[in-house]
Amino acid sequence: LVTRSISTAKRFKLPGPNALPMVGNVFDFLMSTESAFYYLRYLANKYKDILEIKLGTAQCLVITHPKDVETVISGTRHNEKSYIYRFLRPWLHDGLLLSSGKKWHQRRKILTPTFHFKILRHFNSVLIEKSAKLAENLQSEVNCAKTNIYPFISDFTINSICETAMGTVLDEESSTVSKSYKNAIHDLGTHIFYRAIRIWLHPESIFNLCQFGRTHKRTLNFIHSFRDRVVEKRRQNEYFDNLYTETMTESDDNFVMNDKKRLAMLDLLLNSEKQGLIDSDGINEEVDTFMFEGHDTTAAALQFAFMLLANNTDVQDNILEEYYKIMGSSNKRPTISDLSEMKYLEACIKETLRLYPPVYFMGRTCDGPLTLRGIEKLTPKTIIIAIFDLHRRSDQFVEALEFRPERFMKEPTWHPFSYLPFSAGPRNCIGQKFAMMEMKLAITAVLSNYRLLPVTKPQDIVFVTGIILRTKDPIYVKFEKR
Ligand code: HEM
Repeated sequence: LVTRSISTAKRFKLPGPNALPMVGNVFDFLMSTESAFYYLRYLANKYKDILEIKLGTAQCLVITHPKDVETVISGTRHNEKSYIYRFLRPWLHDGLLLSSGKKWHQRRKILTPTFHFKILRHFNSVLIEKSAKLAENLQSEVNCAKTNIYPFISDFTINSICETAMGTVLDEESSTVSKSYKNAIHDLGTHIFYRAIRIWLHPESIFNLCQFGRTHKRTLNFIHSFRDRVVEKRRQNEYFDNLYTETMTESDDNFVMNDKKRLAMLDLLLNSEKQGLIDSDGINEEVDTFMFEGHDTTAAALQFAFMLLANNTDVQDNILEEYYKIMGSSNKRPTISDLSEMKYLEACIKETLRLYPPVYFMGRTCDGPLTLRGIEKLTPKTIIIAIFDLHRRSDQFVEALEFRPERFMKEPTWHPFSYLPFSAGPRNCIGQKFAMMEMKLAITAVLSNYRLLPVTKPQDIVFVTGIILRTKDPIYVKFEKR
C-alpha cells in the first residue's frame, strides 16, 4: 500500500467496504446511532491506517495513520472543513470553526487575544468560583446510590463560558433556559448525524419540508434565541466603557492589563464591530461557535474524567497528594502557575482525552491531489481523521486501552500526530489552555471535597454517533464526603 501509485492504475482500489453505484455506502450506515459508531470502529480496525467510503458518488477517506494525519493537518493546504460540517452551518454559520480562507484568518486574529495567558489569569478567578459552586451543588448527592454527573458538569461549563468569554452572568431565568439550551445542543448532534447519512435529506428544500427538518428548525431557533439573550445582556452593559484596545498576540508579553478594563471575548467582538471589522451577524456566529465549543467539549471530557477517577481511587489519592504539596493546607486559591505545576493531574486529564476524545473525528476538504505515505494523486472529496481510533493504536501506545496517566509523565514514545485531542497545526483548538485550566480547577475542587466511587465502569459504556463523543446511557458516579 505504501509504495503504490493511484496514477498508474485505476485497478488499485483503496481498502474499504464495497460500494453500490450512485449511492455508494450510504445504506451501510442506515442504522441506529449506536450501531453506526461501532460499525465505523469495525471498519477502521479491519482496514487499518486508511479506508475508503463512498457517500453517494463522493469519495471519503478515513485515516488513522499518524503520518497521514500529519500530512493533512500540519500545513495550510487542507485547512477547509469537509462537506459533513455543512450540516452545522445553519447553526454556526461562518464562525471560526467552519470558516475558511481570509475570513478565518481575520477572525482568528481578532479572537486570539481572548486566550492570552494574561486574560486567562483573570478568567482563573471566575473559574475558581464556578468550581467551588460545582462542589457545593454536589453536596446534595453525598451518599446517594448513584449520581448522573452530566447535568452538574454541563451547568458548570455553560456558566463558566458565559461568565468568562461572554462576560455575562446568567440570571435565574436564563439559567433555567440554559438547561433547555444544553438539551437542544444534544438534539442537534443527533439530527445532524441523522441527516448526514440520508443523502436524500441533504438538499435544504427537501430537508426543510420534512417533519424532521421542521423539528430541527425549531431547535435551532431556540438555540439562537438563547444566544441573542447572552449578546443582548452584554450590549446593555455599556460594553464600550473601559474596553482594552491594544493589539495583542499570543506571544506579546508587554501587554499590561488594567483590572477595570473589559476582558471578555464578546467585548472584543463588540469593539471590533465599532471599528467595522465585524457585523452583528459575525458576532452572532462567533458567540454560537464559542458557546458550543466552549462548553460541550469540556463537559464531555470532565464526565469521562470523573468516571475514570471513580474507578481508580488510587489516582484520586495521587492527585490530592500533588495538590496539597503545591497548595499547602491553607485555603489559598490556585494561581495559573500553581495549576501548571500540577503535572500528575495534567497527565490524568491528557490520558482521559486520549481514551475519550470529545472531538473524536475531524473532516477536511481535499481540493487537489494528495499523497499519503507513497500513495500518490489521491483525490478524495473528504478526509476524515478518526481521532478515536488514532488514540487507541496499539503500535503507538503501550496497553492502549488501559487508563495509564503515567505515560504522560515521561517523554512521549508515540508519533506526535498520534495524540490530537485538540488537533494540531493552524486550525488547532483556540480554547485548549482555557479548557485545561477549567478541567484542573473542577477536578481539584470536587476531589478535595468528595471521594468518588465507581458505578459506571469503562466497560459498561456504549457510545453513540454525534458531533461530540456521547454515551447511550448517563454516566453514574457515587459521591462520599471526604
Ligand atoms: C476538552 C475540551 C476541548 C476539546 C477536546 C477541543 C477540541 C478541539 C478540536 C479537536 C478542534 C479542531 C476541530 C476541527 O478541526 O474540526 C477544536 C477547534 C476549536 N475549538 Fe476546541 N476543544 C475544547 C475546548 C474548547 C474551548 C473551551 C473553546 C472555547 C473557549 C474551544 C473553541 C474552539 C474553536 C473556536 C475551534 C475552531 C478553531 C479554528 O478552526 O480556528 N474549544 N477544538
